[in-house]
Amino acid sequence: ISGTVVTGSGTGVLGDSKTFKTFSTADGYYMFDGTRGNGIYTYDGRNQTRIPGSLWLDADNRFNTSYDRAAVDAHTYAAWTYDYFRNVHNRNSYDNAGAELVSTVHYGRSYNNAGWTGSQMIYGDGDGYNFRAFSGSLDVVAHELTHAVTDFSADLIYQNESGAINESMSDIFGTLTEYHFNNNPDWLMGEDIYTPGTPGDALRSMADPTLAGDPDHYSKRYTGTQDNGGVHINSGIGNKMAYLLANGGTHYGVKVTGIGNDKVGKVMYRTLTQYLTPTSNYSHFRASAVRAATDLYGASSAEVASVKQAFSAVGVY
Ligand SMILES: O=C(NO)[C@]12CC[C@H](CC1)C2
Ligand SMILES: [Ca+2]
Ligand SMILES: [Ca+2]
Ligand SMILES: [Zn+2]
Repeated sequence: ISGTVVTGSGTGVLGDSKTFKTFSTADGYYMFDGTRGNGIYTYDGRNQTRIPGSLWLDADNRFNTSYDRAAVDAHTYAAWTYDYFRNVHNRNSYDNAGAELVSTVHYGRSYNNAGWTGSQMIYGDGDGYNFRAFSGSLDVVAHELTHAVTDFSADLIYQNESGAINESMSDIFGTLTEYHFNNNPDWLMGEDIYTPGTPGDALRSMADPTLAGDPDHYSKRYTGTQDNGGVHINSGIGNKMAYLLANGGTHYGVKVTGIGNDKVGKVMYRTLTQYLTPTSNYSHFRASAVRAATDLYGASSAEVASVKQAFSAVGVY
């Protein structure tokens, strides 16, 4: 259909105001952003599980009803995450060829999860107690889109150690995106949508994975079969490593000199897109990160030394 790119405005899940690109047509205003890659499309799942559902259409380009909120954030945060990978890592969408970013909100009924289906993002509304609408958290949106980046690069198999690294990469870039936009940034995951009645808690902490019962050292890794072999559990090892690499600290007696968020982003992005493979384990993750840091900063650089320290601090060699 023919139309023009315009700017819409609305209210997000947390009640905050934001603007985003929409498409003005004879039918009304669609949540289609034609300014990024091959487009960003946000759909209404209408509390069913048929995807993608119907492209979000609004009569007046103002998105301020409670039902609109999940769509406002899915659409806006998809654009912000697109901008993060484009402007910071020179990657044009998850396939580096401008792939359309498709999101469905109001997926299912009180669905307490979000995900990357292999071709689009889906966001549940949450049950209102354990979670609220999942697109309301920038780190979650960037977490999901990073799964797509991973699938189109290292393609880490989603089980056991490769799956834990897959998950950790999503938490790492979810957090780095949150810092990039200075969106109440922290090293917590999902704090904006987790237990709306309880302030200050989160789904996971990268600074201290043990708060969620996850390991912060390789010697404490989960070796069972739950959670695809602990992909959301052993991600704590990579998360703690990244936290230490960015911020520094002493962990189990090992001192790490921090290199800052931006350099962690560069090292992790190069590790993910140039060196990791589908079957990489944590030991190969260390070797890959050392190679990436060596490429970027030189073999005798402080950055390479810090990468080695960070992996040693979580018991990975
Ligand atoms: O880790 C995840 N998926 O692999 C989460 C769990 C809560 C947020 C939505 C989906 C992140
Ligand atoms: Ca409206
Ligand atoms: Ca966060
Ligand atoms: Zn994930």
